Amino acid sequence: MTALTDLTLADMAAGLRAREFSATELVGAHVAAVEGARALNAFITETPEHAFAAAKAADAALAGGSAGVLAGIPLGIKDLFATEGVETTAASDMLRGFVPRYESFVSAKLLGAGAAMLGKLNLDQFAMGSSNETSAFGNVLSPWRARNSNAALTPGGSSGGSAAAVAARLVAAATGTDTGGSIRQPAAFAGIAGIKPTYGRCSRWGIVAFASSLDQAGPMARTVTDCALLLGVMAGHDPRDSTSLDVPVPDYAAALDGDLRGKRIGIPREYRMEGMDAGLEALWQQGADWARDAGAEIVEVSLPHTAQALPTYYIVAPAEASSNLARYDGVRYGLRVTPEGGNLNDMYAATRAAGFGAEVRRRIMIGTYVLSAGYYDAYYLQAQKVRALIARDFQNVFKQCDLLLTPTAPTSAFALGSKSDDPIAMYLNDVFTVPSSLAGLPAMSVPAGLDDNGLPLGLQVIGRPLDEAGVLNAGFALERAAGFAARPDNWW
Ligand SMILES: NC(=O)C[C@H](N)C(=O)O
Repeated sequence: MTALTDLTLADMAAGLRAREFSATELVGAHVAAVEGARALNAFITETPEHAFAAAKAADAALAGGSAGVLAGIPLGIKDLFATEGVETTAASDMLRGFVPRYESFVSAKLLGAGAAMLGKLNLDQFAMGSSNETSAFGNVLSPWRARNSNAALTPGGSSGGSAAAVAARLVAAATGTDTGGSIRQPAAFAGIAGIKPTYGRCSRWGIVAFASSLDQAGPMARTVTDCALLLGVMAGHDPRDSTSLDVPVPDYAAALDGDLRGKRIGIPREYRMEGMDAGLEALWQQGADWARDAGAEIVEVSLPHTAQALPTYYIVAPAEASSNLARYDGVRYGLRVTPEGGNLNDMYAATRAAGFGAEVRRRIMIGTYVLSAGYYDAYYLQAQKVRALIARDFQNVFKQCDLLLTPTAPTSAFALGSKSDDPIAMYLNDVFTVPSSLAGLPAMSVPAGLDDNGLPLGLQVIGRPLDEAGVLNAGFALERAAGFAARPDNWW
């Protein structure tokens, strides 16, 4: 029999309803898996007592026929979502010990549907990073190892704990957030699926803010169907987030059939970057062939401002971060450092110097610089204009096609430490993910194959605003054709 931890979320839900196992058994198997995999450092806080309490409630609800969609499903929550009564750190010393008195909209929806929270997952500090190495709680290890080397690999970031926990089967699925690729790049590195919905689809209420015009929550799971099930629960209007969209949420999972007839899928020429790994380029082509086999028409398209997306993102995101992170002043949240004999300003400075990690400080400085008088016009305003051009590129392209297909990240998972001293090399991870972030579009990563060293590679599908259903269905078709069955070894 398949181990309980190997089941997909959809199969767990079906097995629970068929009384093949109880929610308490299901949660117990996952709690044991979490304990056995602490070497991965995927969790910042484990909450087995919460999970078992939810399992007990789920078993009662299942017996009484009143169970929610996610009753008894073991989930991990990225430690950027405020969870009532459970420490929420954003992986920063600044918030160490912060226990929110409220639950984020998204985690409240998941828990309200019966999910069992196993704990809070590690991430890059304040979601700034692509490797999980900026966490104040130590890096996460990828559960994958390359065939040709024993080097420890990063799980990607910033939702690296989420990706590692899902890939290592410690949870059925996890929440992620994505500002410039934080769901999609780690999903690609870990051989799992993840979707960043349209900006506004999921409420940001109760999510620690990084760059408010870009931040979006989304699900990460081992299959596209599981992502669809979760997104259906996470999405929805919330008046407490002024950018939350008041539009109906379709039944994403029910609509999945992998039939792409009548769909035109664009291959953006500018994403074919110089020096792209031959294996990745071949997989991209393969993905186009799979989509064609599923009935789609493939067309070559152009997004002329693609090359400007990365520099634009790395102005806009730090600018917003510098503003959002001004609230960590030692007065209201978490850490407070009071130098002896110092005044209020000394307290601010000492707190912020001690509480923020190096990458966060870098972004605050860049953000403050590009917003400062004299530089605002040259950098921030200019970046906003270029952002509008990038969004216009997508509007034009979606007159010629319904969806876009690209690689998710330029490489497979890289070795720990190999890019941590080189911010530009780290930022380059986001080259294929930031354009759709800047345009606010839904985009997902689907595990599509392995590179020469046996490491996962993902393909990205980008859609029109609010067309998560179309993105998921194309992802479903690719997933089915790819038949991705590789899994990380239990080497940790
Ligand atoms: N937050 C994200 O989406 C990750 C991105 N690499 C960043 O550091 O900004």
